[in-house]
This record gives sequence, C-alpha cells and structure tokens, in this order.
Amino acid sequence: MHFTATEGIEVVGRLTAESRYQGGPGVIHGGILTTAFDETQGMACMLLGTAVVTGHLQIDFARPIPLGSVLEFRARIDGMIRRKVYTSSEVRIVEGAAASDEIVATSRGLFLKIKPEHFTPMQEFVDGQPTGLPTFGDSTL
Ligand SMILES: CCCCCCCC(=O)SCCNC(=O)CCNC(=O)[C@H](O)C(C)(C)COP(=O)(O)OP(=O)(O)OC[C@H]1O[C@@H](n2cnc3c(N)ncnc32)[C@H](O)[C@@H]1OP(=O)(O)O
Repeated sequence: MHFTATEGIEVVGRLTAESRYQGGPGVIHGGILTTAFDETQGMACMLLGTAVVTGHLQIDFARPIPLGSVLEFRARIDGMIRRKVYTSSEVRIVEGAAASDEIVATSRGLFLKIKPEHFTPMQEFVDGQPTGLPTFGDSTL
C-alpha cells in the first residue's frame, strides 16, 4: 500500500484488489481488507511519532468488493488516553466498475503505545529465521 499524510492526523492509502486477494468468488477476502485497515490505522498512529501495536480491531463489511477495484482507505486518530490511541477508518471504491462515493467498509481500532523493548524478546525471530538454532541443510544436524 502507498500512504499520504493529509491535514490533521489523517492518512490516505490505496490498495488494488488483485485477483490473488480473492475470498468469495470475485470478491476481496475479508482478511486482506482487515490487514489493510490495520496498516492504515497503524500508519495514522505513526504520525504521533511513537511506536504502537494493535490491541483491538473491529471491521464492518458493508458491501462486497469486486476484484479489480481500486480502494481508498482514510484513517485518523480519534483520541488518546494514556497509552491508548483510538482510531477509525473507512474505505471507498475509487476506480473500477463499482466505483462510487459509498463507504463499503469501516473499522475502529485501539492501538497501544509501546517502548522499543517491546520487540526485544522476538529479535531472534525477525523475518521468520530464528538465529542460534540449527537450520535445515546444516551439516551438523
Ligand atoms: C506501518 C505500521 C503499521 C502497523 C500496523 C500493524 C500493527 C500490528 O499488526 S501489531 C501486531 C498485532 N498486535 C500485537 O501483536 C499486540 C499483542 N498484544 C500485546 O503485546 C499486548 O497485549 C499490548 C501491548 C497490546 C497491551 O499490553 P500491555 O502493554 O501490558 O498493556 P496493558 O497495561 O495490559 O493495557 C494498557 C491499557 O490498554 C487497555 N487494553 C490493552 N489491550 C486491550 C484490548 N485488546 N482491548 C481493549 N483494551 C485493551 C488496557 O485495559 C489498559 O487500559 P487502561 O490504561 O485504561 O488501564
């Protein structure tokens, strides 16, 4: 996805519903849409200048989204309480046969501000390649 920061704490991201994203016949998979919402709201949080992780994410799938559609996501920060960052986002089809001003799905998120040490225990698993462990093809196995 590509993102643009707009006025205030809001970001806009675009995603093309490619055929490899198919869920039901001819439509985008809900998990792909969920991931895009997560990314878009996470990107809005990055404008705060602090690292966050997703704590809670809810999605309302309002309309089926045909493959080939170009989707435009908009996300913003709605509020903050202590480490909690509340976000919302919606998506429209902006190019393709089903393009219109209608909102086809919405999302609300809760992101938690974290310290860099949050990821320290997972360093060994970065990129899915645990270090310090024997790997397949290792002649010492
Ligand atoms: C470009 C960047 C895009 C990034 C987008 C993608 C981001 C991701 O996908 S991150 C991956 C998915 N998420 C994760 O792996 C997170 C896994 N969960 C965790 O690590 C922890 O549960 C974490 C950090 C979210 C919260 O744990 P912790 O830091 O101990 O917070 P904790 O003290 O329990 O709670 C803090 C506050 O948040 C609230 N809270 C925590 N989790 C939740 C939740 N799931 N729902 C509601 N409230 C919650 C607590 O009630 C508490 O509220 P209050 O301040 O009012 O008392």
